Amino acid sequence: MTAAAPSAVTLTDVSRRYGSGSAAVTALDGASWSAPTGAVTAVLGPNGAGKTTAVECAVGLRRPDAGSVTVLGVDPATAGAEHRARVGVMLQSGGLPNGTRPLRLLEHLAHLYADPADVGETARRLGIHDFARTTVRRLSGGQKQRLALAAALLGRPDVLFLDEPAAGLDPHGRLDVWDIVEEQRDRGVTVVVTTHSFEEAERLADHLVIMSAGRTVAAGPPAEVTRDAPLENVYFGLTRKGRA
Ligand SMILES: Nc1ncnc2c1ncn2[C@@H]1O[C@H](COP(=O)(O)OP(=O)(O)OP(=O)(O)O)[C@@H](O)[C@H]1O
Repeated sequence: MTAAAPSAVTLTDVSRRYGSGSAAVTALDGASWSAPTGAVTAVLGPNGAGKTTAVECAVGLRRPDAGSVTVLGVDPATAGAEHRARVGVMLQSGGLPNGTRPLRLLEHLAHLYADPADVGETARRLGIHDFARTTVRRLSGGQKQRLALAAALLGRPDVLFLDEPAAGLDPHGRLDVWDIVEEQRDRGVTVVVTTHSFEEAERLADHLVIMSAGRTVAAGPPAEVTRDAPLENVYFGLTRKGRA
């Protein structure tokens, strides 16, 4: 048996609610999972399971109400700029400034890092030159996603969080994303990908996490989680009863 790889990302008993009183929503309800260093971890779970909230806690955008999160050995909520430069993030909400053009934005972002990835090459890998003259406001959903992924890669991160990076992309775009995830992993980057795609999880994941209703219902190497059953079946078996 090989020793388990150390974890670059660890969530321990993390709880997080939104709102208060009768309107409160429990997004994370004691979730625990980790992402092994230099591997791809796929986080699956139904809509509202808490995947995005977990990622937002891991990148320091939200603080847990209870429990702890560690990324590269530190608490992301209080970590400084040096830590943040080591973490790349692509969120579903994008957060791209509307008035700018793709290459100008990437060049601006690249200046924020001491040793950025090459802007032209990153843009080429993601087909961004095809829409380089269009302002962000006018980009299609898939084009915005490609740009957001490029932005996440620019700092040559050690840990990369990708929240549904291939959702809504055309088949070429999906393949580009998968190739990039595999390239990053081959470079030793720890990649955490949230997804609704069994195909994506099966293709990419060295480690699987299944969440349901704010909790972790399965985690481990794919073979351990599925025990040779189709991932789909395992997923439905674990998450169906968690649904309203
Ligand atoms: N900013 C917010 N304010 C209030 N409730 C929120 C907020 N963000 C998320 N929630 C709620 O928290 C729960 C978990 O949401 P989250 O986005 O983390 O789930 P998810 O697993 O990423 O879902 P999806 O697959 O739909 O992206 C949901 O019930 C959601 O409605």
